[in-house]
Amino acid sequence: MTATEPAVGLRGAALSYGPRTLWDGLDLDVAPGEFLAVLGPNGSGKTSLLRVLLGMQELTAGSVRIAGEPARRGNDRIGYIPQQRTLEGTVTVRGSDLVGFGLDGHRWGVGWRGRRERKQRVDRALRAVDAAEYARMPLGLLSGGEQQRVRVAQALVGDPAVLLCDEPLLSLDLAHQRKVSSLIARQAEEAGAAVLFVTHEINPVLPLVDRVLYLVDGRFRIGTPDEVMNSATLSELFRTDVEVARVGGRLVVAGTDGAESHHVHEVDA
Ligand SMILES: Nc1ncnc2c1ncn2[C@@H]1O[C@H](COP(=O)(O)OP(=O)(O)OP(=O)(O)O)[C@@H](O)[C@H]1O
Repeated sequence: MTATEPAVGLRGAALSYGPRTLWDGLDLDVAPGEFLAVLGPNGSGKTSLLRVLLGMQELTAGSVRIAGEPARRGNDRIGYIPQQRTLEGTVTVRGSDLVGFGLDGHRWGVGWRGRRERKQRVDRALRAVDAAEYARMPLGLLSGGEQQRVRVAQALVGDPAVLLCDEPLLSLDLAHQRKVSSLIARQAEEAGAAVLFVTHEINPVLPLVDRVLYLVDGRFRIGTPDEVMNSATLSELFRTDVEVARVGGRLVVAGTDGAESHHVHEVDA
């Protein structure tokens, strides 16, 4: 990747499932170090966008590049925090194993020195999310939020150039929401990662957000939070009257007929 190359580049990108178009004509460059919030109602195609970047889903039209190369599966430049799904109690993979998968494809697995360095990195990543004690525990025995912290460690352990986060704060308590948000922000600010952060609730990360991609029913808007998160733009996007107010530095969105009711459900009160 050169200095001028975007970390993520979509050109004329479209994704349809059968007759249903999730989005079309999407041109988006995400620069190294940029934090992009991806918003939109259920089913608007936010997770599908991340799957395209992961090389798990083909575009219907257009192109996608990651750090200057076509998107492909198993790209070790990408860290991915998937949408939370609680693992069954029968899952016996240990915390340190799951985090170690985040380094697969890297050179740390080779030789005793590599193995020692690999273990150090895994331990450091687990400590960063207060999950050191889960290193040897079967993941199925951990709570949803504890599992989530291990997934965050997995996504960050490989020092990714692109960090894809699918509702990463969902099951975390307030202290861990803050911790995980700041780890993600640090990966952007200090390591220059491009962050795509899918969320139903922008407020906990609003201070970190450079731009917003808002998807609604095949339409979308891209811009700074002020450019997108205002009554005129969201009313046009939702094709109904939407009121956006700033209250004490927080955004309150009303009038999207329940589709976006999450905006008034404050998780970071
Ligand atoms: N492989 C597939 N084949 C057909 N339809 C699919 C496929 N994957 C996703 N969809 C549909 O595409 C739509 C968008 O799904 P996606 O998971 O991207 O939405 P989302 O914006 O992430 O939603 P949510 O907020 O509920 O997580 C959904 O209606 C889903 O059923």
